[in-house]
Amino acid sequence: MACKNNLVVKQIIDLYDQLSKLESLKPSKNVDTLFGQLVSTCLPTDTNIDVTKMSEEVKDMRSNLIKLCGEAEGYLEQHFSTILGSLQEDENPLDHLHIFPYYDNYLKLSKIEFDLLSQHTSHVPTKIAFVGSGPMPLTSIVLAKFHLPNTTFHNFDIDSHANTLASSLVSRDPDLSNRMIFHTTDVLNANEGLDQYDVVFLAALVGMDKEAKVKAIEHLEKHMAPGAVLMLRSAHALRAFLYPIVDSSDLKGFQLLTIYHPTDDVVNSVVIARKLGGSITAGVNGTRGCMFMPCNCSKVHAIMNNRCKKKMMIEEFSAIE
Ligand SMILES: C[S@@+](CC[C@H](N)C(=O)[O-])C[C@H]1O[C@@H](n2cnc3c(N)ncnc32)[C@H](O)[C@@H]1O
Repeated sequence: MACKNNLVVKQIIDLYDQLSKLESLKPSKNVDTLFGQLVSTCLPTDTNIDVTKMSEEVKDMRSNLIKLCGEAEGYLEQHFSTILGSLQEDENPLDHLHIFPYYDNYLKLSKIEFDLLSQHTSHVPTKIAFVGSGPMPLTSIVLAKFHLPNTTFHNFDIDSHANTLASSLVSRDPDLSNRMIFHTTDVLNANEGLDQYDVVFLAALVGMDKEAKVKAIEHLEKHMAPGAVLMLRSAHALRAFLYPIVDSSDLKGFQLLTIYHPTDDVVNSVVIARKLGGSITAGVNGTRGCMFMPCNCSKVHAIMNNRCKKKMMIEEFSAIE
C-alpha cells in the first residue's frame, strides 16, 4: 500500500507542478484537462493516506494546491454564471444549470446535506445562511428548488462581483428571485443577524487553511443562535489535497453530530454540528417552523447509515465543551 500511496502522491505533485506554472487558471482546454486529471487522481477512497502525516514539503504543496483549486473554482463559476446571465431575456438561467460541469455533483452533495439536515432537525428551516455562496450559488439554488420550497436563503460573499453575477442568475425566476437574498461582506465582519438563521452553511473555500477555517468557525460560534445548525464541508483521504479538512477539534462550542464521507464522485465530506445551548426541537429564537414531514428520507438515512457504517464512512459524536 505504501508504494501505491507514494505513486499517487507523486502524480498529484506532478499535476501541481503543471498547474502552478500556468499563466492563468481561467477555464481553458488545458486547465480543464489538468483539473479533471487532478480530481480523478484524488477521488479513490480506498487508501490509508493521511495528508497531515506527510513531509513538510508535501504539506506545503498541498496548501498551495488547495489555494490554486479555490482560485480555479471561482473562475469556473464566474465563467458559467456570466454565460447563463447573458441568456436572452425570455430564458430563465435556472433552466440551464446543467451546462455547469459539476452541476450533478451539487445535486448529489445538496441531497446528502438535506438528508443529514432532516435527520438532525425536527423543523423545516425558515431561514438559511450560506457563507461563501459565489457567482454560482448552486447549493442554495438546488436546496431551494428541490428540497426546501418554503425556505429563504441568505447568501454571503466577500466578492461583490460574485453577488452581482449570482443575483442576476436568479432574478428571472419567479420563485427564487423572492427567496434568494445576497449580502456582500467578509464573514468575519458579519456580526449582527447571524443569530436569525436556523442553519448556517460554511463553504469549503471559506477558510483555505486550518487557521482561517477555525477563525471563521469561531466567528460563527460567537454569533449563531444556540441550537442552530452549522453545516460544513471537509475532505477525506486523497480529497484533502483539494480542500481543507474540518476536524472535530475545530468545532469548539458545537455538538458535532455527523461527518459523512462520500465514496462516489462527490468530492466534499459533509460535517453537521449544532451550536451548544439550544433545544433541538425549536427553531432559532424559539420559533417553530413546520415539521419535516415523514418521508422516505428516514429510509434514506437508514440506508446511508447502514451502508456507511459498514464502510465506516459516517461517524457520530458527543458534545464538545
Ligand atoms: C466559489 S464559491 C463555492 C461555493 C459554491 N458556489 C456553492 O454553492 O456551494 C466560494 C466563495 O467563497 C467566497 N469567500 C471566500 N472567503 C470568504 C469570506 N471570508 N467571507 C465571505 N465569502 C468568502 C469567495 O469569494 C467565493 O465566491
